[in-house]
Amino acid sequence: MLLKFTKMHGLGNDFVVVDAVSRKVFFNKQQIERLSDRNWGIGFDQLLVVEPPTDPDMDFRYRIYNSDGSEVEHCGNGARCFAKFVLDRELTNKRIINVETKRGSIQLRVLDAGLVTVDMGSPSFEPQDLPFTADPCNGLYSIMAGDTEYFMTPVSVGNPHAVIKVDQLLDEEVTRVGALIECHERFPRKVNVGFMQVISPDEINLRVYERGVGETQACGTGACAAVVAGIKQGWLSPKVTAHLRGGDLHIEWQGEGTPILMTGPAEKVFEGQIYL
Ligand SMILES: N[C@H](CCC[C@H](N)C(=O)O)C(=O)O
Repeated sequence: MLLKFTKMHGLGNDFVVVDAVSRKVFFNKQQIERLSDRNWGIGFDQLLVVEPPTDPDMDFRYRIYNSDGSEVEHCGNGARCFAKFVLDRELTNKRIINVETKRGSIQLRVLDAGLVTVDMGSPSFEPQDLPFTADPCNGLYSIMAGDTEYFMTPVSVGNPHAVIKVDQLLDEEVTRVGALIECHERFPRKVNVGFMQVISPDEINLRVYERGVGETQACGTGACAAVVAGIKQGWLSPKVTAHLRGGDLHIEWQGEGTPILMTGPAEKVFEGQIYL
């Protein structure tokens, strides 16, 4: 089967996007792993499959697969690329797009200058929503990574995140500790691990070791998780600029029960086709 795709990225977090509205397409785990391989396939962090909605009130459904083939609930950078994709392909002419995802519905607002604001839904700090098992100590959770104890804030943004506040962002720590916590026994469905350096109440540096991928150039849900964790812990203000390796995201959260708003770019790199 000849598969047509579009290669895109949000701040260097890269995607292969497939139109399954015009023609149904299904992928098995082995196909996704092969396509994601940067030597043997196309190469991507996530595969995004755009489908017709199952809910008549929605415009589309889109499914998200990590490079290891696991299907996940939410992808912030992917949502912005999804919006650009459906407009570029004239699958819609709406600038406010309602989308079904595995975590529920999200709303995308396409702005000028190639920016998209995503209503990411409300976060949850309840461990059972990640899921995560542990006893808190004053709102932080201790976890051992190797022989070192880390204190983190577990946050669900529809997908699970563990946010660790650090004084410095060190390559070795992100890689080693990220891998250890991603697969820690206390996270039965694994977890995305964010390393957050607070510069000021409205500015952070952030690196994310993503579940099912490894460290990426940027993570939209990770930026949302880090900001809401920082606000909950009293370190951050309601509007924050998150500096990721690939660029900046603007995150806003007004507190419990309100949605997180994320604004950032989406770019198309090339179109291609490949035999599955
Ligand atoms: N690795 C994530 C999914 C992609 C998230 C990230 N690419 C984003 O922009 O939010 C997970 O397993 O939950």
